[in-house]
Amino acid sequence: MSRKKAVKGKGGSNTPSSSPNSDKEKGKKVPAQSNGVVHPSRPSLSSSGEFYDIAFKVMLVGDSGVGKTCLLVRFKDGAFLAGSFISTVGIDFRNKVLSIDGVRVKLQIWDTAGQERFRSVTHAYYRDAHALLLLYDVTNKASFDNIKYRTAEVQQQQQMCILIQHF
Ligand SMILES: Nc1nc2c(ncn2[C@@H]2O[C@H](COP(=O)(O)OP(=O)(O)OP(=O)(O)O)[C@@H](O)[C@H]2O)c(=O)[nH]1
Repeated sequence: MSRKKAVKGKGGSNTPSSSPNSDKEKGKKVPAQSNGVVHPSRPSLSSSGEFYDIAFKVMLVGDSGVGKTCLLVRFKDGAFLAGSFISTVGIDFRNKVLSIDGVRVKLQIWDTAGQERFRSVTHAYYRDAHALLLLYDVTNKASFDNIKYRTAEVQQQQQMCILIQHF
């Protein structure tokens, strides 16, 4: 399986303003609350053809090589990307619709490049995210130490942060 990664996200715009709220721009009646959570009056249709009731933008954040892409692919497709490590360039995203207590929840999960040289690019996407998943590798102390710097960045945004230990 090819693990080619690209600056542009799959199947959608990759501008920082791209978010679940982008459906509003397509003329749909999708009222949004002040916190950016979308509550459509009727189900919306995701780019993958699945209907959803509510949408959230989630960011995967952490050092290069901590396993962000592998975690996302595992969650989305149930597969593990074994083999040679190809570092993410820029940013990419995948959508997944889950049914939780009868509500169809669309997660738009953004996979950010962990390399320092992409930090200014990826940081621009944090702004309208609902949650940030901060990953570190338990075998790499520096990746844990660096979390606090990344946390300092996101604390300014007042978003939900979840720390994930990757083995
Ligand atoms: N042992 C082990 N290796 C893993 C795990 N998850 C990922 N890896 C390996 O770690 C390497 C990096 O994984 P990626 O998911 O590409 O890392 P990343 O955080 O997306 O890295 P960047 O794209 O550079 O930000 C790959 O060689 C994976 O095979 C895990 O849970 N356990």
